[in-house]
Amino acid sequence: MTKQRAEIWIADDDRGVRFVLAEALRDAGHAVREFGDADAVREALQTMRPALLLTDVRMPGEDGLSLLLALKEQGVGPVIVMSAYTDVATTAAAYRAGAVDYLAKPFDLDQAVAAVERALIDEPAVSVVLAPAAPAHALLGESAAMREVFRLIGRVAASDLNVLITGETGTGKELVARALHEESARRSRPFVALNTAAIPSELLESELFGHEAGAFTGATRRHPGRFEQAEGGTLFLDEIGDMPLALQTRLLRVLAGGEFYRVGGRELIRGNVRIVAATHQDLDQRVAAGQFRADLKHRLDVVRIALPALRTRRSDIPLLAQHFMASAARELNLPAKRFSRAALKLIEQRDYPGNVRELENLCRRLTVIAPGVEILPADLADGSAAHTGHDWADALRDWAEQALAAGEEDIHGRAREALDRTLLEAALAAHQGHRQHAAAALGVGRNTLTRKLGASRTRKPSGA
Ligand SMILES: Nc1ncnc2c1ncn2[C@@H]1O[C@H](COP(=O)(O)OP(=O)(O)OP(=O)(O)O)[C@@H](O)[C@H]1O
Repeated sequence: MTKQRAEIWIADDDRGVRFVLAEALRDAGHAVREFGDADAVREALQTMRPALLLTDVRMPGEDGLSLLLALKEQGVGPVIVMSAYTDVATTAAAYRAGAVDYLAKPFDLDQAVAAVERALIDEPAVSVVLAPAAPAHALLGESAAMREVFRLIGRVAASDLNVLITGETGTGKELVARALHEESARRSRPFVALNTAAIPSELLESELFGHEAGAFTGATRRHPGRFEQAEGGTLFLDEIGDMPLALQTRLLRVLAGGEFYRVGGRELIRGNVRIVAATHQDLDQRVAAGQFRADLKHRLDVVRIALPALRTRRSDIPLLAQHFMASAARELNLPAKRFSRAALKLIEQRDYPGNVRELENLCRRLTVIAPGVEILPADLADGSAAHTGHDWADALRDWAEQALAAGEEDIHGRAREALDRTLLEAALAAHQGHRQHAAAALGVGRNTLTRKLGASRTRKPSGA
């Protein structure tokens, strides 16, 4: 008796998706059957079993999630979930329930075929997707790079593996750490965050491991450290790259043995804490430079999630900006504003050294200062001046602090002169020395410009 070769089933209401996927799988030598909805799958299940099911999540009638629950009861598997909804909650729920893979639509056909073949070889247990819960962390993004991040979060959240999150400042490292926690079985236990760089190194040890009363001057009472506070949950160690070497050694011992003492304590404490660490630094480089222990890095860097800078995924900007405008309005109790098309184009072109946090702050600022309900390109010019102003204000503050400390005179006069001169020079340069245009561009009268120019010229030699 020849055994009939088991088929791969595709359930999707989108005929186009079914068609191209089925073609690709047939080209790769598989037998394929297509279904337009869950009912058709259920009916077929009464007489046969697939080698594997690829299912969409949202379909008319019964959705893919509830279909999967039914399949679990019948012991059918493996199942690969395909969805355009790539939020962390859905992805994580799929993996948590045992889905063998999650294909974010639109997907690459080669990738889909590879996923099917992997799943067939592994022959894993039945996979199921539960209905997605509302995500508390609200990580947004539609770019391919962020979809990959969501997939990775979903895949590792349920495990107890240590995760190292890398990425520039403001790329969402803490949000990812929270998502890992929320999507894990530890979610009902505490999520405790500690910014290693923000705490003086002499306090860091007791902050992490706690201390007994009298352990050091000022320690009047026993104090539980973050490790104890996070018991059963997740400890997020931010800016791990800045941790002093001595403490790295201590942390390594705790991670290796799962036990620690409070500062000044004798009682050995056993902890069950998942560590998620983050850094904006190149940890490999710090290891090479002898500033970070290689063995600690290996312990922390079991799974690495690298967050892309916002300027490398500009397609996420409109989505994030609209979200931040809405939340800023709610938070500040102001009417919601929206971007004109031209303004949206402009904000997509910016570079955002501060990444998502910078975009979020820009949206808050615009909610407060933009005059109309619609944000226009001119409003962004203001926003950007206010923003870049922040950088030179910092430099100015440094300068003023030094001048004040040195007891210098006429600090205000000299600063004003430098300010006027810089603006004038920049404006004249931008307008080929045309005074009237330069004055208009600066928003001052021509007379004011001439006067300042004169003052600046005459005072310049003595000031320099
Ligand atoms: N993908 C995202 N979707 C929605 N909000 C985001 C996203 N990424 C970052 N944010 C928001 O941007 C801000 C900065 O994020 P977060 O604090 O997680 O960054 P970080 O990488 O930990 O920064 P730092 O390295 O400076 O500590 C937060 O308000 C966060 O909510």
